[in-house]
Amino acid sequence: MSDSDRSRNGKHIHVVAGVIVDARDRILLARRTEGRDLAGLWEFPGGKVDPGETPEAALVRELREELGIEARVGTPVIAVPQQYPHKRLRLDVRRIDAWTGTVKGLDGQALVWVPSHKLASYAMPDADRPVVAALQDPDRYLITPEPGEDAARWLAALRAALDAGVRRVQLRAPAFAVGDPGRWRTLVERALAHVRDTGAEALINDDVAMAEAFGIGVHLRAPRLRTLSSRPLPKTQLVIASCHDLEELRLAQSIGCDAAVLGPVLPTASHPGAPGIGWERFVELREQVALPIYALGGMAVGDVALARSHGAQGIAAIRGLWPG
Ligand SMILES: Nc1nc2c([nH]c(=O)n2[C@H]2C[C@H](O)[C@@H](COP(=O)(O)OP(=O)(O)OP(=O)(O)O)O2)c(=O)[nH]1
Repeated sequence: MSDSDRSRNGKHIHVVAGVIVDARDRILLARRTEGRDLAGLWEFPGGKVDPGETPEAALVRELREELGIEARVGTPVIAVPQQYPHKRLRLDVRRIDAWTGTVKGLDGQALVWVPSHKLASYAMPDADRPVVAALQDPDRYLITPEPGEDAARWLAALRAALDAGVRRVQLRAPAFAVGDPGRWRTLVERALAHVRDTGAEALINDDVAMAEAFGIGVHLRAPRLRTLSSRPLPKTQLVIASCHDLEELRLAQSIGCDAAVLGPVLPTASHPGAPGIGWERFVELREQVALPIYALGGMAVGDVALARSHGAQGIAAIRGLWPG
């Protein structure tokens, strides 16, 4: 059976859930009650969309029935396609802009208000891991182009990207790094000053030793990922992996990567001739792991919402996020 055949198994359900935030910026989680699938796990309140119902109407109804509130549904956060052993669902998560009434667990479910940075410490279903990442982590992952001869210009462009709101950067310049490792190290040091200054996060392309030396994250190329059986850095330093198929995604998940980059999704100038896997295939792969995944290949800033609607953490790009 092919991966795509397997991914089509089981009934397909559309679930809507709400991110309800209180005045102290805490998010509401509900505990799934005994006797139901995934019992005991914490979830964002919501439920299945009934036939003929809009997702918004379904969410208003579910929150009224489960919590006793009248909610105003806001913008989409992410829609996560997820394959479970006996079902396949699309978890469509919306922000709740406002509500009236007092939140109560009308089904006998436990409720908890959680500060955003503590969400990851609650046991949740697989589909919720990408949701938590979407709420907390950057939706744009910049990959630097080669600096060429003009390092000052490269640094200025990096700074402009950071000033434009990019908060996660992979410092990548394989030709430059091989050509002059000493100069690359100096350039990385200077780049890191800008990254720290703007409160962003940096990862270095494929060089675990350099990541350790600078105390930053590492972005694993697929060939290196394939040699690993455990996470190469502590939890305090990011580990993201480049993946192209289900085997690599599963490996990235099993060694405890924080996220993966999957692509090319669309044709891209950096890989001329490669057609791209397309969004449908992206979804088929996305739903078989619980990792947050950035979509790579032909992506521009305007594609973040589209990427999120296919369950991506956001976009990863060189050209699409590099100024000028
Ligand atoms: N409401 C909600 N459901 C979630 C989340 N994450 C997640 O995997 N789910 C799954 C669990 C359920 O399979 C489905 C929601 O269906 P439901 O809660 O209305 O249905 P249910 O458990 O009564 O019925 P069943 O799925 O056990 O047949 O979505 C989440 O954050 N919120």
